[in-house]
Amino acid sequence: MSDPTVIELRGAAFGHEDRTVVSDIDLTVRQGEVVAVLGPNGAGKSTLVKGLLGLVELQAGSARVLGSPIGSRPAHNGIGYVPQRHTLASAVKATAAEIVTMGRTVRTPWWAPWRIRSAGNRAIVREALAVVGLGTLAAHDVATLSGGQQRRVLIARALASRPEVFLMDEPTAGVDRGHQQVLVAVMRRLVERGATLVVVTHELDALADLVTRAVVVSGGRISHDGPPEEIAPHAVDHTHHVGEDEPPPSPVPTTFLPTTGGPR
Ligand SMILES: Nc1ncnc2c1ncn2[C@@H]1O[C@H](COP(=O)(O)OP(=O)(O)OP(=O)(O)O)[C@@H](O)[C@H]1O
Repeated sequence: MSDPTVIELRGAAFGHEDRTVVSDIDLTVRQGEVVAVLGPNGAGKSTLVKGLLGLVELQAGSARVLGSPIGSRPAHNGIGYVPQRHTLASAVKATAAEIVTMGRTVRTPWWAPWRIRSAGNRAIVREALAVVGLGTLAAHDVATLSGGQQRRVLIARALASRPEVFLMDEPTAGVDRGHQQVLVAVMRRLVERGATLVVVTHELDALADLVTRAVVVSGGRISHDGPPEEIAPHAVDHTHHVGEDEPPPSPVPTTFLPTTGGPR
């Protein structure tokens, strides 16, 4: 790649209808970086990632991915997206292999849709499922898989599209420690092959060896941007328990507390 800039946001604001969620975002991500996006619940991390996909409105500034405006076909086709929630996987009647095959849509000419089931694509789908440890579950209905398995199906779908950039929204959430290590190994291999990773996470520890840069989103702005070890411990702590636009939780009423020996 001659220009190593993969993502370029200048004064960008993203939001929904008349509500701006994140603003004044200046962010340049270069090829091969592994950027962790941290911040409390509701800070705007997912909105920022969806903004990069063109799924959320760009309300101010400029935003380019792989040299093209966000939402354009070259920008969109170069991104492998792992969404935060797996509603699609649980709502759709499809096998794991069928979901992963959807990742090949962007590599299939519109005038030859039948090619999505070519022998080459079937091999890519098999490989992607094997890489995330789901080779034996390819023919299983996704609705019958566990939450962590469905998450890995969505990661396999992103792998199958062979993108230059991965946007992963909490890829390790709900995934057991052993499979988290498998995913981290997969992510490391992707970076070695030249991919760029932007990963929203509340579990920086799981990705600590991989992350080259940490961006903290707080109050709808980027409040920190630098090497992960430079992120002040209080800033990372903050990401774990302080809600952004919610009141603090109320004390648990005593009626919710277990009684010792009495009626329940
Ligand atoms: N489709 C939508 N329409 C309107 N507001 C939305 C929509 N999606 C998210 N929001 C709001 O945008 C704000 C930021 O949400 P977002 O999901 O980006 O936060 P987050 O940092 O990813 O949180 P979490 O850590 O809980 O996943 C929240 O107040 C949320 O209610």
